Amino acid sequence: MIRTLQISFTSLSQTLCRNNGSSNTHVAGTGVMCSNLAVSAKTNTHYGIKTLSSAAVLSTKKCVPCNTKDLRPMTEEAANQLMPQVSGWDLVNDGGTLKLHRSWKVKTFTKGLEFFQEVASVAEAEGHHPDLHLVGWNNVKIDIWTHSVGGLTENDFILAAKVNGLDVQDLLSKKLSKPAQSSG
Ligand SMILES: C[C@H](O)[C@H](O)[C@H]1CNC2=NC(N)=NC(=O)C2=N1
Repeated sequence: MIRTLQISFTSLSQTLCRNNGSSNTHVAGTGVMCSNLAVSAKTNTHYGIKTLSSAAVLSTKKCVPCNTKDLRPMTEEAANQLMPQVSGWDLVNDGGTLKLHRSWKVKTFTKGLEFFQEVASVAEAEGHHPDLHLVGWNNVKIDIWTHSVGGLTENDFILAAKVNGLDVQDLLSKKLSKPAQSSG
């Protein structure tokens, strides 16, 4: 029964996506992503079907092992195209190495370590690890890049999107941090 339902949902999505000229359809676990689908920016729905934002899709993905054959660093242009999916993060060029960078103010030194622990759990689950900095007792800075290729891969954006999805508001200083959760 479920299988039948799933097939009918997928074919429905493909029909809907074909109708607006989208080239391909990715039926995510809980939503429909049609590439080039013009969804209303506000409600993110199309023909009444709730679609996942591209940031949400990114955070549902899984990192690949960094020693995967043929893994190459992406171009700055490709990285810039992905930046809207990792709100709050900046693209930095550190001596020729592209990285994702974000900083937060935490309430206390120990809450900074708690923040690191939350990030570490995601990193260990993904087998992909950030560079963590806790400076001046309450300034958390995270850099993410793929060391094995000396630049950025999709892994880095997946990790950044997952960090954005962490519920760490209680660790952050109210007055001085940008909202931790991305809107996307
Ligand atoms: C074999 C395994 O993929 C490597 O040890 C992983 C571990 N975590 C990693 N994290 C990051 N950011 N870059 C890497 O190249 C990397 N390599």
